Amino acid sequence: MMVGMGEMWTKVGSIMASLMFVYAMFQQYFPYQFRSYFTKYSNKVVGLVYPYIQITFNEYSGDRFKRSEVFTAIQTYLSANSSERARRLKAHDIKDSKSLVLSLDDNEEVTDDFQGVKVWWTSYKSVPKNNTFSWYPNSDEKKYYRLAFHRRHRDLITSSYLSHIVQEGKGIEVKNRQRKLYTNGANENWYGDKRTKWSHVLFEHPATFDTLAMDPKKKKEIINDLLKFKNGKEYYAKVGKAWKRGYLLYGPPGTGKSTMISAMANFLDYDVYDLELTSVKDNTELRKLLIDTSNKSIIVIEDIDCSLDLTGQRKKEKEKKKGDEEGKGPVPKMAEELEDTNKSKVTLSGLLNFIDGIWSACGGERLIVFTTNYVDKLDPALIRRGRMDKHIELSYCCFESFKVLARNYLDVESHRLFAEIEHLLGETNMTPADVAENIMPKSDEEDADMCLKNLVAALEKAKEDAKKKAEEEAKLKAEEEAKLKAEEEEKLKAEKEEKVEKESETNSVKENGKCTCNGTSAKEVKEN
Ligand SMILES: Nc1ncnc2c1ncn2[C@@H]1O[C@H](COP(=O)(O)OP(=O)(O)OP(=O)(O)O)[C@@H](O)[C@H]1O
Repeated sequence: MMVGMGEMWTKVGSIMASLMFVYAMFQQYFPYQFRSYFTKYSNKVVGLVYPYIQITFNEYSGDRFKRSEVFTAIQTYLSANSSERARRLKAHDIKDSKSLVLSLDDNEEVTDDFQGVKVWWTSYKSVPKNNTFSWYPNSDEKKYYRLAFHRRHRDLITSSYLSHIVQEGKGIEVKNRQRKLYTNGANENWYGDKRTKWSHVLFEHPATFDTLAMDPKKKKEIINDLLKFKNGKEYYAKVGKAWKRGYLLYGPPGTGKSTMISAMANFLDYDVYDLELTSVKDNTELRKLLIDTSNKSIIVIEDIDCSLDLTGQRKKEKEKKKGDEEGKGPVPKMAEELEDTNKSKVTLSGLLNFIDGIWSACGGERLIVFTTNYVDKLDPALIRRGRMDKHIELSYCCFESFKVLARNYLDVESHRLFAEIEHLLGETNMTPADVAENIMPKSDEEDADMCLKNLVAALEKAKEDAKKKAEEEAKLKAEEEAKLKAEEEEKLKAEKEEKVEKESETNSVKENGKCTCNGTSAKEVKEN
């Protein structure tokens, strides 16, 4: 028996070797055109006797920049359902790195059952021949899944099985979803994939609307607005608007603009794309970045006034026009401006297109958020309603905001010092960031009472400082005004003197004139 098996394996081995030899000769010596004909007709012949149908699902199909959602859903579905049967698996960590998911390794096959029908799934990865070894995935790699099934089940598979997998896969994705924080500002693309300029880390900011310190009425209004947006798919379709909304957050530094974005992302369960405009080469790259963002996301441009000299560009254009009109040519650029232009060629119109041009509708459910400390510096075109639909001012800490911070940091709902703090907050400007810093216990010995006393002291000091500053400013202003007044008086005096001098000169000329009319000068008249 053992001898029989041995012989059989030897025969199988030699058949395989002969087939491989024939295949190698075929690859080497058959001209390319013949080879494609051969493949085509051999597939037809095989089709007559081979009753299986194959469907391929590429990772990137059609759109070179966008990963196929079907591919991702299949990957998730197979990871969840078929990984027990596969022999070669890949492990990934999910949900705070606390659990692992297993997925099919490359070039591995598994089977699946659907309503008693058996199908085969194989994962493939094709690497280009000139690929150099690297630990990172190559952008030219092609990954795909191939599904094979008997042709008599064609209808069942194409009509029911495929939609079943996509639905299941998407359901599991939602359950396992880890939100991500993307940036285009990283020097190196962490995953070495040239298809996208975005790199990401897990988004784990803990801010929520509960912990955000702001006027409760304003907060409620924002929450309602976000909810309306999130559930507004049909509404946006009905009114013929792209499913997106612009928010402008403005206010002094430390008033919670970034914190609010995190709270929004956590509330809506969206990814965050932190767009660093100064790293974007030009408008085309900006458009590519936009196309490459996913649905259910917040695209953030922080400190929009500093990101690009957008208002300046418009001003420069105006200046150029003015210069041209006056025949002087464009106004010369400052060195700083020239440097700016070298860094990024994104223009105001490029940015406006990004927000509401035709490309901005290439996906749905996106919030675009701008933040700025100086709302007056922005070009009105950039923030007009329709582009930035909701303008939210984040301001200095009010008493309501303080109560949220006291609850967050000290677990205190009321305290004897609250009245004093309310009074001081009414008189002094202090950002929530500073209030939070003052009431945060610095050691285990510091209790709520001590922390609140610290805040009272800080507020009193801030009040005193503000008073001194105001007095100094008033003094400076008075000095400036006095100086201006003195200068004005000096000027008036000088003008008066000049006038008197001119008048006396004119009079003397007149006198001279009178006397010279009969040929005798005034001097001569006097002498005579
Ligand atoms: N409204 C707020 N509610 C809760 N915490 C806040 C609030 N504002 C500020 N903070 C605290 O202060 C820190 C700084 O706030 P944040 O970065 O959100 O301010 P910002 O307005 O975005 O500032 P910048 O304009 O400098 O970027 C935060 O980490 C947070 O702890």
